[in-house]
Amino acid sequence: MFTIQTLNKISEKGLGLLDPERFAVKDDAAQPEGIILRSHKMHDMTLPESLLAVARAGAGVNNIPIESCTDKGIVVFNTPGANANSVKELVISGMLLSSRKIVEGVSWARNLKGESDVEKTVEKGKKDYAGPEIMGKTLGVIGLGAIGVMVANAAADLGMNVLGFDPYISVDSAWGLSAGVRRAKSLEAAVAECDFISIHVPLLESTKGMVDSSLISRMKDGVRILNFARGPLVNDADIITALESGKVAKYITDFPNAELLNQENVLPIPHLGASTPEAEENCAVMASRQLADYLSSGNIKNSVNFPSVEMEFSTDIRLVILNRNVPSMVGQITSVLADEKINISDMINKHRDEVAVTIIDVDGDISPEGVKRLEAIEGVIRARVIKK
Ligand SMILES: NC(=O)c1ccc[n+]([C@@H]2O[C@H](COP(=O)([O-])OP(=O)(O)OC[C@H]3O[C@@H](n4cnc5c(N)ncnc54)[C@H](O)[C@@H]3O)[C@@H](O)[C@H]2O)c1
Ligand SMILES: O=C(O)[C@H](O)COP(=O)(O)O
Repeated sequence: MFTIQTLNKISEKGLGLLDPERFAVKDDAAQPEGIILRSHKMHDMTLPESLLAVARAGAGVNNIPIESCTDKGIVVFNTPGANANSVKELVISGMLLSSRKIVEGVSWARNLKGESDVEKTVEKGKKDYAGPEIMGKTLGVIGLGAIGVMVANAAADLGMNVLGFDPYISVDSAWGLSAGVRRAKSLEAAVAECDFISIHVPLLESTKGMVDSSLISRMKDGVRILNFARGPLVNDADIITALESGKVAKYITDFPNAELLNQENVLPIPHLGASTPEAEENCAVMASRQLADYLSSGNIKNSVNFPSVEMEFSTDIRLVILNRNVPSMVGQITSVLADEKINISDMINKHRDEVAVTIIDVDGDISPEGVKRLEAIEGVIRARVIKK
């Protein structure tokens, strides 16, 4: 039986896939083998010794201490693309809301409650809430992953000129981009001629503060910036200065904070990018499946810190070993098995950057001492036995 702790509310559509005979799902557990979460910050949490895997029902993993997890042999998953459509729809709404003065107009109209001739006042006052269409305007999309590609394609379908920038674009994303999306050669070139700029990169040390006064100075006057990726990608002080001077006309952010709320031209959205039933279900289903698969078979799909690996069971006993990607690991592991007189039926070894995963199906039981010997090999991070 594996204990799965939930650190946020996770859709039942996903949790319901976890067989209750094998998985106990709890929102409070001292020694869980698995964790499922959304945006709960895990950085201050002590990682329990029992923990084997963390599944992020969503895209961003900046709330998870990835390096510590890797060092402790905890596999971290996310759910690429599962909430991308939900974010795309909100980005398109964000462009329309900020361009057409919809929020201001709605709030003005609500305040007419109780007035005697509302129809007449509406017709007289509407001139203050006129705003341009988005068709024919230029959008720059920074980051062309699951969300960026969908945003770029949808904007092109709406008749916008779209420029995309992503120096690390994947082959799948490149194939998925509509032919109408032009490629910008640099970040500066991507933003220079845009009426709207939408950011869709992960929050990393290298992307933190990427929208700062220097980049803003390259933009057109009156640009509208959309941030549905992460708050710290934009330098708050710099965007506030640019909003106050009118250089930036609107900042539409899914990550408001106290300072930004003081700005009239900030459109604050309370992190609703992935808050649709469809996205919540998609993410929960993917996260639950990936977590259950790893705990019960060692197979890994969509991990952010360990390689993908998959092997059908060929016997009833399997060793799953997480190790450093250094020479002679497999030799040392198999020689322990040879000492234990255990026959290997099938095996696979995959690596990614500094780490590797070795799955070995064996014919006989391995003793607890044998597992300890495997764990004692320098470079082995974690070893566990799975019985089918
Ligand atoms: N607001 C929300 O609710 C919400 C929902 C989902 C994701 N997000 C955020 O959006 C981010 C992107 O999500 P995604 O699903 O598209 O992820 P993704 O991994 O599919 O795409 C990210 C893209 O950014 C690119 N990239 C990385 N560094 C870059 C740089 N310096 N310049 C340009 N491009 C760069 C990568 O090559 C990749 O193509 C997530 O990391 C998360 O922080 C927010
Ligand atoms: O990175 C993500 O997937 C989003 O920011 C969604 O976060 P949430 O699951 O807390 O809504």
